[in-house]
This record gives sequence, C-alpha cells and structure tokens, in this order.
Amino acid sequence: MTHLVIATRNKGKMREIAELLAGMEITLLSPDDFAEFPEVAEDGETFEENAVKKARSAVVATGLPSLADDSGLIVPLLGGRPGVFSARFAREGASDGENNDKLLAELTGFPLAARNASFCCVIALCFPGGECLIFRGELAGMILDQPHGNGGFGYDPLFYVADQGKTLAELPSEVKNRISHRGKALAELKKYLFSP
Ligand SMILES: O=c1nc[nH]c2c1ncn2[C@H]1C[C@H](O)[C@@H](COP(=O)(O)OP(=O)(O)OP(=O)(O)O)O1
Ligand SMILES: [Mg+2]
Repeated sequence: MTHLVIATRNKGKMREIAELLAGMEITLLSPDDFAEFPEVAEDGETFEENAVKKARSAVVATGLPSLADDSGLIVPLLGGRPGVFSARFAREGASDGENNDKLLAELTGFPLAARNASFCCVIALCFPGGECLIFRGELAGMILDQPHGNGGFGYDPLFYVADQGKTLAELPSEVKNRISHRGKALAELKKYLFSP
C-alpha cells in the first residue's frame, strides 16, 4: 500500500489521523485531492456500519485503499446518546459549539460524579478487492459543566480525563493522540499492518 485515502471532511480528525500515521511511508490523500468525492448518508445504527459505509464509498470513488473514522460520545446518563448522532446532536450540520451547548443543557443539574462518558472511535480500512478491516478504541472521562481549553475539536473542551487532570482540549496533541480513542484504534491498525 503506497497511497491511502482518509475519507473524512472533519479537519480535526484529519490532523490527528495524519499525526498518528506519520512515519508509515504511505502517502495520505484527502477528499480535497479528488475532483469529486462522495457525500455519504451516515444512517447506520452503529459506528462500524457508518465507518464501513464511508470507507467503501471512498474505495468505489477513488479505486484506492481507504480509511474512514466514525466516532462519537456516549453518555450513560443520556441513555448512551449522542452516540452515532454526535455530529448532529443539536441539529443537522451543527457546529461543535452548538453540540457542546446542547450537551451542557441536557446535563444541567446533574453532579459531576454522575457525568461519566466515553469516546468511541471505529476505524474501517477497506480495499479495492472488497475486504475491510475494523479497529476500535475507547476513552473514559467525565463531562464538565463548562468548557476548558482551546485544543482538539468537537466535544474536547468538555471531556475531562481524570488521569491527566485536564480536558482533552487542554492537552498537547501528542498526549491526546497517545491516550485517545482514535490513537488506540490506529495503534491497533498499525500493529496489524506491521506485525510480521
Ligand atoms: O476526539 C474527539 N474529540 C472530540 N469530539 C470528537 C472526537 N471524536 C469524535 N468526536 C465527535 C465530533 C463529532 O461531533 C462526532 C463524530 O462524528 P463523525 O460522523 O464520526 O465525524 P464527522 O461528521 O465530523 O466527519 P466525517 O464523518 O466526515 O469523518 O463525534
Ligand atoms: Mg460524519
């Protein structure tokens, strides 16, 4: 594999995936490298379904091996929401700020101790032959009652990691990448691809 399409329109994810795959000696391509790139309806019931759908559609459009990430936040107090709806929690096309506001509104009045949450990342790596490999990673944390930090993206300013004593948005990207759901999923991918 000399070229790999990273099938995401999310700039924060793209940056982290590029950092995590640096040194692999594979040229990473993005949707912007193609004249046309398909929009996919992320209507699966699971992260796996959506990740495979995004990666397969990129393979069909480009003829190249393609990787997609479907990820989200799971809050037990909210019955596991927003889950696969994390990107459109506030509304279709919502900004990160709108989604964070919606999360804070739904958790108003609940004490920190009840606000545990986890991030889940599923990576699908699909090939022109039709095969797909699936890798998964999770990270446990708590949802604070106000945002802290300017790093990362998405729900990072609200997601507190007890081990670090900080939110993901307060951590340097090397640290986030080492501990994150995405970092763990991509570490599994690298182990699989490069173990003899
Ligand atoms: O490390 C993370 N730190 C903070 N927030 C995160 C993270 N990882 C996923 N998230 C949130 C962002 C978005 O609200 C949703 C992913 O939705 P998801 O459909 O997988 O991605 P997306 O629509 O932004 O881009 P795309 O589908 O083109 O890859 O979960
Ligand atoms: Mg999406």
